[in-house]
Amino acid sequence: MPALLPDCYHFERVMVSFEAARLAAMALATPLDLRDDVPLAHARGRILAAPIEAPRSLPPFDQAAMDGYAVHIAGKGGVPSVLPVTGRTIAGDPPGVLAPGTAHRIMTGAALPSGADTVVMQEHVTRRGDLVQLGLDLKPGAHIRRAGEDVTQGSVVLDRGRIIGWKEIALLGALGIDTVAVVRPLRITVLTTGSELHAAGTPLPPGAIYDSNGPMLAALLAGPNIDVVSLTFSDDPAAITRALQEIKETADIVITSAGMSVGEGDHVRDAVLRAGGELDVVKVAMKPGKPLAFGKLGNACFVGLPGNPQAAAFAALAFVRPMTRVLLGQAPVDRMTAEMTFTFTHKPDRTDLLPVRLSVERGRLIAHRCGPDGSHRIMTMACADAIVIVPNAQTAVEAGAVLEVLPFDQSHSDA
Ligand SMILES: Nc1nc2c(c(=O)[nH]1)N[C@H]1C(S)=C(S)[C@@H](COP(=O)(O)OP(=O)(O)OC[C@H]3O[C@@H](n4cnc5c(N)ncnc54)[C@H](O)[C@@H]3O)O[C@H]1N2
Ligand code: MOO
Repeated sequence: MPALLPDCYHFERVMVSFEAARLAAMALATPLDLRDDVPLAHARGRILAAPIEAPRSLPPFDQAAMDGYAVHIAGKGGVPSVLPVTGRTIAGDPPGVLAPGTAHRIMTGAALPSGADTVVMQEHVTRRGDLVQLGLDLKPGAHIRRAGEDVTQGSVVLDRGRIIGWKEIALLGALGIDTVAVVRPLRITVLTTGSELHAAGTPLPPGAIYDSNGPMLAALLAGPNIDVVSLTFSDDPAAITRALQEIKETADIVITSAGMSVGEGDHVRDAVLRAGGELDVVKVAMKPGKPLAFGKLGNACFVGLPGNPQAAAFAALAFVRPMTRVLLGQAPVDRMTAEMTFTFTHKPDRTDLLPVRLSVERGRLIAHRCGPDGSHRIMTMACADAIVIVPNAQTAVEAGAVLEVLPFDQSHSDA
């Protein structure tokens, strides 16, 4: 989609479909490919910037899986049932040697002595002084963890793009890796605009409101791989333009909230153009969130969100979250669907995003409508945990219809 030029700019006429806007948002984002080296202790939640090849095998050596006695029984048609105990290895000792015709005391995790091929559990023997009497049903090769049976040296154990969680930390720790190359955190600057906005904790003059979009967007987007800086400006075009000029030098994504509509205090799209940016999308056929813009501001991606809280949040979920995944080099999240429990009709040629509560019933994901309607309503949003996307082609939704849902939290896949 070519960038719109300022001199052919008709904000009120240029409207794209929700799906076209989704594609345009993704096309704006290209993977950052910048990395940091972090100690393993600080790697939780970060994204691997390069695949990990095992520097050693796991287990690193043949070892006992049980406390007992190491013996050699292969090819002998059985061993004498009573053997002298001639050696002892506990976990951490260097590997010993099994003297022929003897048993070697061994503990779980200890290196198998050379010459041994079986570990007999101590519960299955009778110990008398320096002699041990073995039971009858000996299983050759039993109770040995073989070197490399879990991980082979040189194999790729974790792919690039993997989020490092507790199990990845276990694997890296076992391999002795203390520093990992991870993707550099994404830098998002959220600029809330509006002369009515005041910060929580400060006195509120008549006609003013507290800024909830700033804290909301920071909380919605920030994570182990995303740093968010929040700023607030009144509806002052020159100040917003100057701020955008500065922010574009340091941010990977610049997000504005409000000032996107046609009111006299709505200056954000003009400010983006004056700050040297270009806009690919200026209006989307969706509700809420119609006054929405995307484009480039220097090297940064620009997203102009509408001011109404539901419109800002839902557009951030639908467009900004997927963009952050592309920038961080992560695969897109598979689209999820749920079964509707309500009926709904809307205007043709418009996509609706509805707040819903999800539940799992008899193994199926079910979406329950949350209300009352109104993109200014924060309480309705607070009662929901997902949005359902009612596509423009579907003017009437019947109960039982299966539609795409975007959960507010994606803990299994979040960057
Ligand atoms: N004549 C028209 N008026 C409006 C249209 C339209 O097409 N024609 N669109 C409506 C829709 S839809 C939306 S959404 C809003 C979007 O407006 P803006 O992006 O210009 O935002 P504002 O007008 O500045 O604010 C809208 C609303 O949101 C509140 N707000 C703004 N910032 C915050 C914040 N940080 N925290 C909490 N609440 C915020 C603001 O006070 C307003 O109530 O325009 C409609 N109007
Ligand atoms: O985005 Mo506005 O809030 O569609 O209603």
